[in-house]
Amino acid sequence: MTSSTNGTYDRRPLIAGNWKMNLDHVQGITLLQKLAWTLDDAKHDYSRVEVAVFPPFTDLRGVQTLVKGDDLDIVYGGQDLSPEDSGAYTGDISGQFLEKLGCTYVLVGHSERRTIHNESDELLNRKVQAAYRHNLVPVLCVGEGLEVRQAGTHVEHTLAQLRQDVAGLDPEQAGELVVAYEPVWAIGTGEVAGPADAQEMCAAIRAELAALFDESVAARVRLLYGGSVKASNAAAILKERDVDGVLVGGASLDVDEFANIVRFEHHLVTG
Ligand SMILES: O=C[C@H](O)COP(=O)(O)O
Repeated sequence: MTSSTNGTYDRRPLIAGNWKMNLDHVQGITLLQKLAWTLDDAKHDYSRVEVAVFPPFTDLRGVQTLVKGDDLDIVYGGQDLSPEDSGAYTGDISGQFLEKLGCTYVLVGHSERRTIHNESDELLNRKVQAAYRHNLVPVLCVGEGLEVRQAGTHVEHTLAQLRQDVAGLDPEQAGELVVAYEPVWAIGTGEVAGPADAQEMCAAIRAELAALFDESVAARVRLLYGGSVKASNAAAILKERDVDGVLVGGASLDVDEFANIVRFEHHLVTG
């Protein structure tokens, strides 16, 4: 499979479901339990393809209990974190709380945080640093809006976000990073960037990481595509050389659809 290896480093594909502000803690547990059963029935090999979910904060304790209790291989993360560790920050969630809840990952800079909450790259850089302080792997989201895409400056725009958001990381930290390219015009719209668009940007991100850090860092970082991913288009996107996974919004709320995305290798063989 082209997306899982570059010859030296094995980049295990990551299929991540971002539930956004959907599913209360009861619904979240029900969906996760069904997902685990569906993948078990399909004999999913988690060592080949990693599966992560990003539930709302209020679901995380239940998710932790289920994952631990049933010894699931599914991992999970928060949808955001505070740049601070503790204090008078009403409504914010510290990375140390996410770590305590067993989170592996945390989303940083999702376009809905950048646009609805006006999060700046300076703030996102502090959130990336906070994630590492608490042993969380940041899934850093970058990408352009429609106007930028139409102006043809999408690569430059996205790399500028990346540079600011990862400033100050050491190579070891940078090598663990996951970067999700999410063209804002393709999120929740049904519009999907083509596999070639996803590859163009992921290759540019990898080259930028090589320039900022070194080739071995760039070769280790997993790059995801996000934006209207479904079972019907996932395999073609994941076949691209520099695309190592997908960040799925809407389709992650449908167990069968999401399980079919997780099993994209099967579609590559049979589809
Ligand atoms: O985090 C996920 C992305 O925003 C994509 O969402 P979507 O699959 O609903 O377009």
